[in-house]
Amino acid sequence: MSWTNYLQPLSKQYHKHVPEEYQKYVPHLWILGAGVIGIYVLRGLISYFRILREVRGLPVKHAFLPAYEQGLRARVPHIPYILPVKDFYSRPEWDRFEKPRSDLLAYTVATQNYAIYWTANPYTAQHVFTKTSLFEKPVFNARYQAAKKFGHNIISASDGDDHKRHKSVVRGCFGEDVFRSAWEEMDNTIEMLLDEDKLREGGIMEDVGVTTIKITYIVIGKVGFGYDIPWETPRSKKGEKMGFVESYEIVDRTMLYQFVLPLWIMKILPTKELRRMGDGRTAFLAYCYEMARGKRAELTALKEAGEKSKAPVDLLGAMVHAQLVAEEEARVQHGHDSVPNVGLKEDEVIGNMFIFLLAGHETTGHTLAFTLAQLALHPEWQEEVYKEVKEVCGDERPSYRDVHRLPLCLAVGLEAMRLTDIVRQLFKVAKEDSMLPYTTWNEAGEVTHREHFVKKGSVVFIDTPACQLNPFHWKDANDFNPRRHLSDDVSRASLNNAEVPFVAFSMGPRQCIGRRFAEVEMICFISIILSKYTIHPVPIHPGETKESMKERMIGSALEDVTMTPGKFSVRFEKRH
Ligand code: HEM
Repeated sequence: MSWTNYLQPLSKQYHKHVPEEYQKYVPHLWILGAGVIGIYVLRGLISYFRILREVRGLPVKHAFLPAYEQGLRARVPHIPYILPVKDFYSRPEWDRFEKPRSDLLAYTVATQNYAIYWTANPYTAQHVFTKTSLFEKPVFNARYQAAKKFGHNIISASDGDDHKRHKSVVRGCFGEDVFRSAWEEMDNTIEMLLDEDKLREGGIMEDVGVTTIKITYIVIGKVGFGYDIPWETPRSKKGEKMGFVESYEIVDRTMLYQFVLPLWIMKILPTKELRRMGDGRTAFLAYCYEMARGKRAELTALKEAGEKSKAPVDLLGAMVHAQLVAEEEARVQHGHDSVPNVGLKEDEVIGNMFIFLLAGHETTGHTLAFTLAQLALHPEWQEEVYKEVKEVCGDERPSYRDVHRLPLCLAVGLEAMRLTDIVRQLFKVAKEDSMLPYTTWNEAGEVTHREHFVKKGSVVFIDTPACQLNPFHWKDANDFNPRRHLSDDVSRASLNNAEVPFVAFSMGPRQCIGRRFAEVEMICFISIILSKYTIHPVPIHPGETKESMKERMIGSALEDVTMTPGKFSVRFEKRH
């Protein structure tokens, strides 16, 4: 009897509808199907055992599905071995490294055919960020692809030539004039805040996180696009053309939907509010193109009239200007008249503007909220900052000329970021096999430096919050001590007494290009507010302890696109 005969009963049972003359082939199809599945499972198993071998020697956790996506991991239930989110995410963040006594952890995920590593060592992070021959940004990842929705941009650009091309133009946006403009707009927006929130004579700032986002959103609106953004967004009536400010507000408010939904889906969505997302996007893009073309025409006309064009002080203008400069330089270099194919295409200019909106205000807004929370909980640091501002500015209002002379104001913002990291999950892919440095320690806290062999194709996650709270590198890591960011400070703690890499803005060629912009906003906000007011927590019941307030104001923050503060208020008290 042929071996396929054994399968005949199966075929008869399940394939009654197959014509009689083909019935004899059915067993072969069963075998083919089972073979394909078998090969798939076998390949999976071989790859799984290969990964197990690769991660040997490290504390390892196993998962069936990837349970690490930022924003999701804080929200979905922990299902052991299937979706073990708690293995990938702990609060306090250092805990998951503390228990296995290693600042490098390994993960196997059954549905992914590469090893995954997670580091909480700021020096390993620095190594991964800066060794560009060994590690690269995984721009194929969904989050970077989604960021292309409004045009290819610096964040979605691949390492190397593509990124250099974007950076050569985007860099031109962050000059001294733009920083000065960022300061001035922040200063104006503080005035707006004091009037609109009725804080001028002191009072309660409700829902701090929402308010600080509004502040930085207004600043980036003016410095980014040259628009005066009012405190309350004007709404167009039915049939009226939507204004820039309204479209800008809609795109900003619905950012996650903008990322995941194509325009045609938005247009057919069943509710009016959802359809407005699509209208907002269409209008916003149309305004951006109109503005970019207008700027280009204006700057070209100036040049043709023989007037020396100065870089504009808004980011869009500065980017168009930088693009024209890149084209001019290429013309000089290549000696021909046609517009050379250099710098950015028009849709890439718009894509980068969208990125400034995306990356440029939520991050800074949330940082300011956590800064206000820390200051309210640490009045002694408010006095230190006040002393610094008085020494530098006397009775004058702090201004951009003081920006380099207020280091403690900046340090306060950086320390709030260190304790509540904002962009929490950065990762790179290994381009080559290499050794990854890490440390382990024993019960007595004695440290051993080690290296782990990492294969090409592995993914290394930088756990930025855990790096910033690593007690082997930051002395009294959980204490709020802004002075540790000052170069002359002796309380800075590291294993080798050197400056600890600060990873909150990333490092290396892909580090945050808007860092100084954000820092200028922070220095301006902190110096002006603290020179006029003292900040106080608002207890939710009489006698609420400091610990409870800290938990409510800082511990309640939730991961979203960035670390988002929970709802809390602070009280402004006017200084006399
Ligand atoms: C506290 C505020 C901020 C924080 C914590 C922050 C953090 C970061 C981080 C961690 C990255 C690396 C992202 C990655 O590799 O996936 C990044 C990149 C970037 N940031 Fe920021 N950022 C801040 C403010 C800003 C501002 C104000 C702007 C612009 C106005 C900006 C523009 C950008 C851009 C364009 C990149 C991409 C750089 C590149 O790939 O070359 N950021 N930022």
